Amino acid sequence: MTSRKEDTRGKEPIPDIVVDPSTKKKYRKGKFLGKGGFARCYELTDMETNEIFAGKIVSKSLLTKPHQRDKMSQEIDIHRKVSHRHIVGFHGFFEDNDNVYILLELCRRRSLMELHKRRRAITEPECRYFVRQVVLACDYLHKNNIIHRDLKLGNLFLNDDMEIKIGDFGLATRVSFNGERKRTMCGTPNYIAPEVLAKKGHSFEVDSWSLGCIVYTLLLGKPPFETSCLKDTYTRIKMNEYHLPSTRVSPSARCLIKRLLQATPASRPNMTQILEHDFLTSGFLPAGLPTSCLTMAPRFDMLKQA
Ligand SMILES: CC[C@@H]1C(=O)N(C)c2cnc(-c3ccc[nH]3)nc2N1C1CCCC1
Repeated sequence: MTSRKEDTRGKEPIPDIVVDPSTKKKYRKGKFLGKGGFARCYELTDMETNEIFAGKIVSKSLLTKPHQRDKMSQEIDIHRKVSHRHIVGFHGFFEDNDNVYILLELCRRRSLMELHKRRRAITEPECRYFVRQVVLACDYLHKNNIIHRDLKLGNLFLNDDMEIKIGDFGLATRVSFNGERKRTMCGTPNYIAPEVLAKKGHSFEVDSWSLGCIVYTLLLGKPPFETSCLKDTYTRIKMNEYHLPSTRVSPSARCLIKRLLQATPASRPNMTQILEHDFLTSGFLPAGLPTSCLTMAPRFDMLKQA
């Protein structure tokens, strides 16, 4: 495991022991986990219970403008109120003079991004296994009137049991009334939907679009609209230009990708419909995956078959 070096230039160093002023709980700062947006992320160990969390730590000196503070509070407000097996656990938040601290579920196998970088295209049973868990969590979010809006491999975390945990509610939003179309989004999602680029108002369907990009990337080994420059990528998204080879991808996977990447939002299946789609219902669904999948394709005849 490459040890990550933290870049502390221009920011107050984070103390080795942080205290939650309201609960007086003490947390020992551990391994640097990496950077996520404004945040410097570390393991934080509760010194009473020895439970280890993934600490998202944001220096207040970076939260100068009101809308940056509002974004941070909205992320916290949404994430703290959700609870689902396949959503990252939210274990609290507090602030001191220098930083805001968010305590999140530690996902020791990092995310599908690291798996993708190591494996490139994965097998259909593995894709079925991961995608089903993402859809179950997304169905829960949508039923609670929350749109995630930034579903991407790097936000699909993995715990030691190779279970998916959706994280990073930094772009998430609440739908206040039925039929509400969101007009704005502060920040750029990775798998951005055409209606967001066209500023035509968007809603839950953007998560179906992102899921289509995720299924495509997992099975084909690269994103559907990727080019060497962002402008060209956006043009291809607006033109709905992507290549879907007839080999290498099963008919049910092709069908699901084509339906999720429909230009018209209303033509995309919602999360409940995706759960009933052929790709997820017919085809071998592993009961679990070994951690060896992080580095090499599994041989399913060796795994206990459901
Ligand atoms: C804390 C931020 C983010 C995150 O949201 N979670 C849930 C997470 C969990 N475990 C981990 C983790 C455990 C072991 C390595 N990383 N990382 C998480 N991250 C990473 C940290 C750096 C970029 C995103």
